[in-house]
Amino acid sequence: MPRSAEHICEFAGGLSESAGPLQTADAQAAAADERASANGNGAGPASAVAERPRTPAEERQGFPSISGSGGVDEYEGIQMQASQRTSGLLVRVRNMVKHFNTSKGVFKAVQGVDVDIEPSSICALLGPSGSGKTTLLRLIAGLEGVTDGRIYFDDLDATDLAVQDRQVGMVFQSYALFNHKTVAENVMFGLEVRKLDVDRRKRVEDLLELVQLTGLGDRYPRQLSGGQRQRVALARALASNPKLLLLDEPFGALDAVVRKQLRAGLKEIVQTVGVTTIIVTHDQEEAFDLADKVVIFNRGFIEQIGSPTEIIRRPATPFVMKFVGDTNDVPAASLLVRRSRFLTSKSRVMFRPSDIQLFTEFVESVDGHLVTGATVSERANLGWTVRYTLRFDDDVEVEYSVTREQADGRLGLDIGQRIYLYVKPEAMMGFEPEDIDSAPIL
Ligand SMILES: Nc1ncnc2c1ncn2[C@@H]1O[C@H](COP(=O)(O)OP(=O)(O)OP(=O)(O)O)[C@@H](O)[C@H]1O
Repeated sequence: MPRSAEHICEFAGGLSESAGPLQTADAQAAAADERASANGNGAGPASAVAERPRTPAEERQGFPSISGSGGVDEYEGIQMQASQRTSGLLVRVRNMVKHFNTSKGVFKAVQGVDVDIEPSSICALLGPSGSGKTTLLRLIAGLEGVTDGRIYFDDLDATDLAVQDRQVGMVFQSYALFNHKTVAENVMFGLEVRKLDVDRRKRVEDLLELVQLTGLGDRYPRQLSGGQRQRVALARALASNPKLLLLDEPFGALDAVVRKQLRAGLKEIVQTVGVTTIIVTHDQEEAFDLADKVVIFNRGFIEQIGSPTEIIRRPATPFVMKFVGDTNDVPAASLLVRRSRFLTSKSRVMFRPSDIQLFTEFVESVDGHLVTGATVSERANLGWTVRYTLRFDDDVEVEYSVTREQADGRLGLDIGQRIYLYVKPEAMMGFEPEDIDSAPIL
């Protein structure tokens, strides 16, 4: 294998978590690390870096806090070098299909997906486990071959392009850094993948500055916190000036505080660099905070594509309604639905708890729709919120949440208390249980 191809393979494999031919290269990289450690070479040329246990504060360190509170050092914004800016790709996925042959038959992981990701935007792929998010990301990266469909990068049909020709940077959940290489060498490795004509030392310095790790180039990955290691992985992925950045649960292994810090840093970096970014995440808050466009997957299909606001305010399908945010789910024949005059041919109806209007005094109707009486049957104290269970006279129950402050004040309800509810019909959505099924399709 020519040296450059071997490097590409090692690079892609080193960043790949899942099974397949690339895993061999991943295993090789891990074995190389182990050999280096066993030979006492782990510290490498920069072994002068003092090794000491990291403090809890360092362990938690993500990006320095923007507000300056809680972070280790002050966030000073990103000093961008012109050479670090790129023009992101327009990514168009057309009728994408991916089937896997398994011992149980053909598994339909992606079933005819169309999506456009605008240049320099951030797109989040969100959905339940096994819905096809990572498979689509790997198809775009070229780590999987398509069963059917096309992928375009700007006007180029990239469907059959080799991984190394796609100008794609990748960061996965497991850090996949080379433990026997220093931070700077790890970032440099990203540069070697594509033979760019640049001052490499300067470029590495710039990238470390970009991810706020200036001065840590001589350290080894084991001397960094989890958040810092992911920042190295990000710098390495950006080293070759990719036009597309693919992130698969990049913060999945980190705690909530570090995740939030990294998220803020990532958003600023990718917007500043201008790289088109696709991120797979389980974390809805992360998706809605980061992304210009959110794609909701279920069972290999796309349920909805939209801005975070569109997805939250106008869920297109019962699945999205249920998946994003809290819902109450009641029979279509229940008292509440009938009195609200919501008409549906479906057997069940859902609505958001936040769409409940609650009265503690008797009210006959709101906007011409009858109000429904119920009794407070349970109270659950959930930290900052209090969740009440309200039971109608037909024994159908719904949940209603208020802040702890509200529950202790004006909106405090007693168990057994009679209350009156109204939900406007426009806030209701009819559905069948199979509409919200997320079991993968074999
Ligand atoms: N190489 C493979 N062979 C067989 N089945 C596969 C293969 N890769 C993925 N799958 C299956 O395809 C489905 C989609 O997987 P994928 O990893 O894309 O889901 P996901 O939405 O990213 O899930 P998660 O959030 O759990 O990572 C899963 O049920 C998975 O088991």
